Amino acid sequence: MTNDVLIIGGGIIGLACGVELRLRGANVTVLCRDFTAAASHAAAGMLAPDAENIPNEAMLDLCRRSRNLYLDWTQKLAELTTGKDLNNTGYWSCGILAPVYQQPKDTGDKTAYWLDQDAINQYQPGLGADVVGGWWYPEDGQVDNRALIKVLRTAADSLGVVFQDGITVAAISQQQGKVIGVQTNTGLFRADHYLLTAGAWVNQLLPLPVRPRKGQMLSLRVPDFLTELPLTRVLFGENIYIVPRRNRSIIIGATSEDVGFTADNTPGGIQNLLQSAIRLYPQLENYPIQELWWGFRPATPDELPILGHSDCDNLTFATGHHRNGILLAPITATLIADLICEQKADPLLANFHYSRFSTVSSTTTPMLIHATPATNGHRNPEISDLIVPDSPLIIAGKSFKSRLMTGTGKYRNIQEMQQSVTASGCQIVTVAVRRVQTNAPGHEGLAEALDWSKIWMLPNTAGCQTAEEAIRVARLGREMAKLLGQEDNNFVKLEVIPDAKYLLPDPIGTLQAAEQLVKEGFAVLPYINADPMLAKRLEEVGCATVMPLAAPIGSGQGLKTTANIQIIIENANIPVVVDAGIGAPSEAAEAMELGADALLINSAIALAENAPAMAYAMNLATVAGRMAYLAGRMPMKNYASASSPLTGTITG
Ligand SMILES: Cc1cc2nc3c(=O)[nH]c(=O)nc-3n(C[C@H](O)[C@H](O)[C@H](O)COP(=O)(O)OP(=O)(O)OC[C@H]3O[C@@H](n4cnc5c(N)ncnc54)[C@H](O)[C@@H]3O)c2cc1C
Ligand SMILES: CC(=O)[C@@H](O)[C@H](O)COP(=O)(O)O
Repeated sequence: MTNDVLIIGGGIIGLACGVELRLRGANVTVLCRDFTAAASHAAAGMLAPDAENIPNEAMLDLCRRSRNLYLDWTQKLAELTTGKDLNNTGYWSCGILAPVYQQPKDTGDKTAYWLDQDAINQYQPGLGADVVGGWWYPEDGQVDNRALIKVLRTAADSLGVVFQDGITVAAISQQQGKVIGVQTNTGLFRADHYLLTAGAWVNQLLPLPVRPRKGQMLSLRVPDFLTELPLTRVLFGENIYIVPRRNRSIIIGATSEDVGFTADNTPGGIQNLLQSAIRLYPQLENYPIQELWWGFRPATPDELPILGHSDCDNLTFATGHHRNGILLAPITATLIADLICEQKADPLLANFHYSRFSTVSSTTTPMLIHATPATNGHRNPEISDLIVPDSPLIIAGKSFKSRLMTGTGKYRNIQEMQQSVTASGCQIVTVAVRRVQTNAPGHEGLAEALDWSKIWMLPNTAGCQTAEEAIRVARLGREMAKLLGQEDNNFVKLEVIPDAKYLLPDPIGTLQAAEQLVKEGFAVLPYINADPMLAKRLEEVGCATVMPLAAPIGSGQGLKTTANIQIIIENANIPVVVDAGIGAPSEAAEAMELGADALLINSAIALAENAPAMAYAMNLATVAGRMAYLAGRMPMKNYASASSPLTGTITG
């Protein structure tokens, strides 16, 4: 069976999409590192678009559409699992009551009903004495998310979705704007299409701005002596919610903590929850505690999910659902299946495209337009017609228009460096982590000298002689990029260089360090000698690019490794960036004409008499070389062949 669609991540979003895609005829495999670690098990299961007071209109629309699908969706899942004794998802359109401690100014909300103190106490007896009234959201509800995810998994199994737990996707390999496979701890998986649903961990695979937001939770049990359920509606307070299940559990949540993937419940977290819950509904004080747990919400900076196309034709995103992933599961599955199976993009999806976060990348502009072609003073209006359309340079899922990368070292002063970076048109600048951290001469204030909201930082491990050192410095580099505002930057230019005379990289140390860094979620761009075998091995371990040298660093000797670079390009499924040794624009163009995907040039620019002018020349040369490559060079011949026609000539 071929994998039509491979889903990375088996939480509620991966499973819901898997089931829907299978129902539409696709063969689906779900790879999941740890089913039990999914936020989907940790949630409270509220379906609360109204009570959550969502300010963003598109998000509110998405959430309400999903809530409206819930009844039919859970019934459909129940039918798919009939006879399996698991078909109860605990869906309950119970409404949500939001008690408040202070009288609001305006009680005219159209989606909610205002209840004064008497009325709210009739709706729900036993509320705290200082509750002055509250809102009633009749259309909101809840689902037992743990039951739901079991039902979903059973439905997936019965439909023939292949669910593989314990498989970690380490890297997503790409070639020319397409995903060509995913590297896992058990080998390579391939499919026609890939769907990324890795929740709070997605940033370990691609530089998407999704961070874990920890939530601590606990549950109580309704004491046996109470024959009737004391609570039959969700109570939604300030920083607290109480979700009564029909099975006599009462879920209390949740903290919202920006502490990375720090595990465990804490006394402080649980104390806050209990205090607020008891204030809202005092008799909980005496209920037995059932369970404590925590989970990691996948949070984006604007708290909206990332849904839809990526820069790769065959990779779709469905992640970043933050506090509403349970609610949004059915609509996400529907819209993503429409997109993948029918190429139908619901207009709402435009609001959730990942490019809203992108400062550097663009998905629409062809790459070649970034430098203005020289026109000898004449503006030729047709020139744009001649530009061969090109796809952007994509590295580890991030898209760049410029194919020239530069460095920051060796400049006479910071101003020259700044002007050169601008003139080069580059969008990626590599920075030596060690030199910046130690404020080495010429590197003082360097980190602050560039606008990192426009330039993507490529921290490099220059100065590291061993794999261990390089791994350590790479981790520092990731922190450095974060400190400078690039939260989602997991790129590292890996340099392991034990020899100071030729600055030639150590192939074994580079491979070892690359393997480890890929496992740690880095997008690794290794600097290597132009060795085709090594390039292949690095690709196999999941590197994002390979960066073969043209000649030794800083030598300006030009392309000395042409034959090997040609082989590397021919065999690579990841971008090939020719790095080091380029001395003149003609050599930059030559490397691009060979089919290199990009170049890294530092010394030739920094040491030119007029560095910014040389940077501009390199910019044009990179574009010219790329355009020539796309245009297709004429074949070489052994003998002359006259340019003017041979027929019709006058014979003497
Ligand atoms: C405390 C808490 C309370 C919440 N309450 C609610 C609520 O009341 N209502 C609501 O709608 N939402 C709620 N949420 C939010 C909701 O739980 C999440 O938005 C939702 O579960 C996200 O689902 P997901 O499938 O994207 O991610 P997850 O459920 O986290 O699943 C991701 C899966 O991907 C796997 N994975 C990650 N990386 C890899 C990799 N490299 N290779 C293979 N597999 C990988 C993980 O092991 C995991 O199993 C709550 C969340 C928390 C933490
Ligand atoms: C800055 C950087 O990473 C350099 O080490 C890179 O290899 C470029 O080499 P050149 O300085 O020869 O262009």
